[in-house]
Amino acid sequence: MNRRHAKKSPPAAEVELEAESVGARGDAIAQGPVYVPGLLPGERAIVEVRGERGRVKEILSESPERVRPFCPIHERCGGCSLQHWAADAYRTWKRELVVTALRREGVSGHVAPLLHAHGQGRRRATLHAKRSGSDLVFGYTMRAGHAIVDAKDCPVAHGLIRKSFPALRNLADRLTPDRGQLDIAVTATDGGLDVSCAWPGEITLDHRLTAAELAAKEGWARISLKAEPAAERTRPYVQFGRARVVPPPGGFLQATKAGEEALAERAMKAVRGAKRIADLYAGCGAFALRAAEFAPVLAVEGDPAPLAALRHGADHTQGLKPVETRHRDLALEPMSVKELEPFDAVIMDPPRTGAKTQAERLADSRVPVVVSISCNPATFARDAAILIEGGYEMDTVTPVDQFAWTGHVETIAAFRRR
Ligand SMILES: C[S@@+](CC[C@H](N)C(=O)[O-])C[C@H]1O[C@@H](n2cnc3c(N)ncnc32)[C@H](O)[C@@H]1O
Repeated sequence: MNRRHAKKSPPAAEVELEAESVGARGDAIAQGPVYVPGLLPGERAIVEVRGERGRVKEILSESPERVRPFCPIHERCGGCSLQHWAADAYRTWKRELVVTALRREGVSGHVAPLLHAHGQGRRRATLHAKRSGSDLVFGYTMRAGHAIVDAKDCPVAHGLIRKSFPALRNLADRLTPDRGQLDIAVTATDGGLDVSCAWPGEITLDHRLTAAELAAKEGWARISLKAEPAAERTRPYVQFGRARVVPPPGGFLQATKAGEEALAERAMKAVRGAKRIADLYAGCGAFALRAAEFAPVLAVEGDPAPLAALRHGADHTQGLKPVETRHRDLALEPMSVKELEPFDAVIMDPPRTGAKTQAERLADSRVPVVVSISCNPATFARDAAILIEGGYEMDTVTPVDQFAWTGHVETIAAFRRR
């Protein structure tokens, strides 16, 4: 690292402090503010403080809401941040994230209780591996840092992923280069495990043979190296209603199947009866293909790979209404008021940054129903305020917990023209 540009970390001080609340990322907040992972509201602790970050040295008074985390690496792993909090208190806090975000934008409305949607566990995980001398470190990224925490299991993951941990470590051991990191994205699809590996450097014949050999031995559906399938034993499909879709290697899916079904059920209920539906930020079609069971759908998506998967799914499912797919960057070029005219329902499920410009076009449109789905309460609330300002009324907002024991929450609500 260039010394002149090396950032000096602020000096550490050991202080006694009391946690007042838990912030949106799951860290406790004490006066300062100081963000302290692992503390709960009301707890006093000796904390090593550097700038705004704190590290618990000793808890002096424990909250009655403190419970024993069920994962042995919970304190270090960046995956879950709140396994140490009793379920009821955790659920109240998580719902409150959505309530607070709406309040900040001046949006009032009914927020339903948090919907538990962990189901069979998280179906997507990204594991990392690095060499440290002759040892291999294999696991998840550490909380507040880039280092890897060695993991032997992940109790919040889908059973297919958990069962494959030893084999994935073996794969990592055989593919991880001497320098640089290997990333393995695993997805528990309805057709079996889909494994996708990426690392800096060339793919050799040896890499391909290793990948194919392990996939065959373990019965994985597919294994890809740098997004190119190296072996496909069975189709790693996901079922969206009647349609079967094979997502691209490492492609986006809602975190749990139960979460996707909860969102889809609410979205379909809101748009049922529509004569033409647009699904914006459609991914590989979790909502578009379900909606196409009763109405023609336009699916718009900025990434060509999931859009091709959606297209293939639509083309190979009998009895669907027509599905049009459109590749488009909706941040640069949102659907205009004129383009929105033929639709009487729009579903939008943007990334964390939200859909500000698209919401502005919808606010000027005459589309009767908009379903907004988001993984970020702040941008959900901002976009909700835009729609309401444009004359929509917001139905019940449902927070859906598919990232249990983390600070992430999915939110869905329908908006109807007054
Ligand atoms: C939260 S995912 C939702 C995908 C899908 N609705 C689902 O439930 O599986 C957001 C999707 O928006 C797409 N996306 C992100 N930025 C975009 C943009 N500027 N224009 C169009 N699509 C975008 C991503 O590729 C991703 O597929």
